[in-house]
Amino acid sequence: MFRRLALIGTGLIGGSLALALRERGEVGEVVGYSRRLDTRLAAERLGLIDRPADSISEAVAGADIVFLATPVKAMDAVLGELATCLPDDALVTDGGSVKGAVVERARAHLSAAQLARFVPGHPIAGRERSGPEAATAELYRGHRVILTPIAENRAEDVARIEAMWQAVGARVEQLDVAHHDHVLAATSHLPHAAAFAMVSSLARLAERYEVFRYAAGGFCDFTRIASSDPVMWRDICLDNRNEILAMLDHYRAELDCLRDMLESADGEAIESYFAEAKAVRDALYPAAQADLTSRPDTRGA
Ligand SMILES: NC(=O)C1=CN([C@@H]2O[C@H](COP(=O)(O)OP(=O)(O)OC[C@H]3O[C@@H](n4cnc5c(N)ncnc54)[C@H](O)[C@@H]3O)[C@@H](O)[C@H]2O)C=CC1
Ligand SMILES: O=C(O)C(=O)Cc1ccc(O)cc1
Repeated sequence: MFRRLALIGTGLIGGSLALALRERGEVGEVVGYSRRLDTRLAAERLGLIDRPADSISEAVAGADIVFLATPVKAMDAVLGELATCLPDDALVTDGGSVKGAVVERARAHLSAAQLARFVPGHPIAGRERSGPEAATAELYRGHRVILTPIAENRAEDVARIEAMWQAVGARVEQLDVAHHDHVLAATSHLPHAAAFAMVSSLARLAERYEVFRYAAGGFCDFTRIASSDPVMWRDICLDNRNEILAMLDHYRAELDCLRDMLESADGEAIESYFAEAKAVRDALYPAAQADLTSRPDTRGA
């Protein structure tokens, strides 16, 4: 499918794509660049890449596909550098969790011809661990990948990126850039923000050791994602700030509503509030995920 993949960011998301494409024989060679030398060397040692490069220009030389898998704010400098060295025939895509800000960065740095060959994307697959050691060839199997093509893209380039993700077992869909950021603020960014806040609130309790000692499964389910990478999530929060602020306000209103019911010890209201939430989750979540047949109801995204 591709002659040479240039991976910019050789951590969980980039490393997993490289591993999966290599395992399936979909790419001839993978060259990886990450900011830190030890990450590049770890990626080589773990078999994610064939060889490390010492710069972005070295990584992309001779590449026909470039995958950007750094935290979203780092893509500013990466795209700036890429504009000076991208081969004419190379396609570029990314795995960033926010799309509006990444597209803005691409528009700011790339020439018109380069921009046309940049197809933004976002795999809805990942975990709370990061770095090359966390990469697996199966990460994307049975998961959705959202592409957010821009007006400048050619249909055949979008189709090639779609085929790349399908080759690693993903189900590809398309959303408008702004709509992606609106929906993902609800489904991914709010839960992560809430998990970080929940753990922070418990960590400030005097009895915090006991809280963690006697934690039940529900605590783990709700807070696993608070172990996610702080730099990555700082960038996501800042890049999708307005959408996340709106979702936080919406969520806070529900917490206030629950608090009022509890304060007035209104058992009937609490029960019907919980029953409504349970009914919605029981019905909607499995139905909305039914096309992803390999996915059980509960596990990491
Ligand atoms: N972790 C997750 O579950 C998911 C993450 N994403 C997105 O994928 C992207 C990568 O995330 P992960 O792979 O989890 O992170 P990671 O921390 O595992 O890997 C990021 C890599 O980027 C490198 N890097 C950082 N700044 C750089 C720079 N200026 N130039 C070159 N390399 C640089 C780091 O050295 C590291 O190797 C992020 O944009 C994130 O929002 C998308 C879906 C899921
Ligand atoms: O660890 C989890 O459960 C996740 O939700 C991973 C994740 C993190 C960021 C994304 O943009 C998409 C998926």
